[in-house]
Amino acid sequence: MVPPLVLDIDGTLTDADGHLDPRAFDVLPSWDAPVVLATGKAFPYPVSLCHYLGLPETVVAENGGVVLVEGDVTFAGDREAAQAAADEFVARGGDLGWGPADTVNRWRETEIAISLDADEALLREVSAEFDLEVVDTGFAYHVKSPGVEKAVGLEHVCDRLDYDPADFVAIGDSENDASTFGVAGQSYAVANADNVAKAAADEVLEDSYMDGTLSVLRSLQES
Ligand SMILES: O=C(O)COP(=O)(O)O
Ligand SMILES: [Mg+2]
Repeated sequence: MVPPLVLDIDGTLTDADGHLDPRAFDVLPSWDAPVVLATGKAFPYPVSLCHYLGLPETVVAENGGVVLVEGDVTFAGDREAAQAAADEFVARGGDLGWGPADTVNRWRETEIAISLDADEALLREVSAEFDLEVVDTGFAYHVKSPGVEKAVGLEHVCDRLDYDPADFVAIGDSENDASTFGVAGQSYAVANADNVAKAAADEVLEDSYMDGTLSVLRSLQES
């Protein structure tokens, strides 16, 4: 019996550019236990990925801000405060960095994401004035409400699916995965992970990106 999984997306199921590794399709659709996609991406992204993988839509999006399980959506986090902080950041000369269409934030409901090209010091200064925190995922800065975490979302999923977070194997790559690593029964940081994720994980993998993730999934299938 394979264990349930809680998987980060960017840096964990992707390559360094954030492109999905097609080997996800070799292993996840037939995984014989719940698979929770837990990501900093806006809600539609993990929902789409579940759809195209043929998995039930069990999703923790926006770093825990949006949770979808068994057809019910719940929200946490103050999008208006994050928007106000982003507006103030722009008013002081900052640039969110996504261009006019801003598909990164267009459907984002509980926080705001900003390009890594942005002025980090200014962003942190403004966010602190709004009592918000900045999380660096290695793919974007996220301005979010404190206390909104992937692990809180996973706990909600577990309540609904009648699992315990300790039943789960977690794999991730950045500081927004540390909370999940703290509640999962077994946690792995891929080799490309940041220092926060590496310190929080039970094990740091030898391989990066999907090579690392697949090494765990294959060994779980064999055990
Ligand atoms: O959206 C991001 O910045 C990172 O997303 P991730 O949590 O799937 O790595
Ligand atoms: Mg990641």
